[in-house]
Amino acid sequence: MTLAALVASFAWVAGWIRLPGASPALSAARLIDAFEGASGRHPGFRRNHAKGICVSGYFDSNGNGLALSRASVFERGRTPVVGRFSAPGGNPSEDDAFTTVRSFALRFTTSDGEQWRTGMNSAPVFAVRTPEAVYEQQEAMQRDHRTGRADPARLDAFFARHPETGALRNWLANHPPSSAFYDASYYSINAFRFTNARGDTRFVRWSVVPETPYAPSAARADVAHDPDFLAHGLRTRLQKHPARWQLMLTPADPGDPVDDATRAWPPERELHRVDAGTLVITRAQAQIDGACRDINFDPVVLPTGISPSDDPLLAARSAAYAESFARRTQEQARANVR
Ligand code: HEM
Repeated sequence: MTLAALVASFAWVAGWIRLPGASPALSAARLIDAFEGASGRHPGFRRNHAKGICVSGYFDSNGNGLALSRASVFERGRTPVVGRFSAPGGNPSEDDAFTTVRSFALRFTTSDGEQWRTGMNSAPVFAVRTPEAVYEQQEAMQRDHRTGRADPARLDAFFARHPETGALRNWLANHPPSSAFYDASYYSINAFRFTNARGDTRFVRWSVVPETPYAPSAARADVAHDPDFLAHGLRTRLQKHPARWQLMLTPADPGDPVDDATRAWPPERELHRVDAGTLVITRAQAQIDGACRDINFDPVVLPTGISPSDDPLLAARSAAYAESFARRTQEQARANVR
């Protein structure tokens, strides 16, 4: 991570920077308050993606990624990973049948001490382009104190004000949720700047593509009666075999949007994607005491050779995850001294 990006994200966390166009100043604390308003407060849990399961394994790099980035994780060899599968939303007891998106966070730690942290979703685009719109969306999802539910009319009005949300909604309408955590593809969505050893720079979005063929969740018999079928399915699968994905790096062409997470790149870009190696997940652990619990999968913690793009979501994600991390770890600490 560059020093400038680090300083900018810390400044944003502290609420020192007024976001362009946001009035009054949108701070990480206000954003996280809005997430709490939409999902209720669940002390000790992540304020978004609250329900999840820790995993670990390794990445076997084949060396091809070095064409795009000089990051040591792309040198041929093995790097350990700690990760977490989850679903968006702040309710840690949500029934898996109600979740349409799956998520996968990873932390790669190379032997030279560098880290690459990423949080990916199973849809290739995000609902909105800016942190202000994320805030507005959470406001539209605030629960009514009497009914305990959001008002669908407020959400419809939000969608009408934000036609860019149509890309994600269309994608979801045409791609039923996967039957498992291990048969989904996951996407970085945000673009990042990759620099190789020659100093060549390209913008890249990455994805992980599963070895297990995708099947829709409707194909599973246990979905209807097991609200935790995703975690249970993963544990059962890992008792038999590890789960594998290929890590794909897709470079942008000049003119492709690299600061707008609502816009996909043309499908032809996938013809030039680089297969950087195999991600293997071998073990799952409950999040209450697993290795992922105290990790903040901050997407701007990046190794030398990868840096953030100008996508406005990235600095906001970094700041909001830090605020969520601070709240949940303080609550855990208080619970432990009681
Ligand atoms: C401004 C936009 C966003 C905000 C405010 C936001 C907010 C959050 C928060 C508060 C958390 C919990 C962090 C923690 O306590 O550790 C979280 C987790 C997560 N977010 Fe976001 N998010 C945003 C955009 C995105 C995007 C674009 C993606 C997909 C590329 C994404 C994927 C994830 C994933 C996978 C996790 C779970 C990480 C884990 O397992 O710890 N988020 N998000």
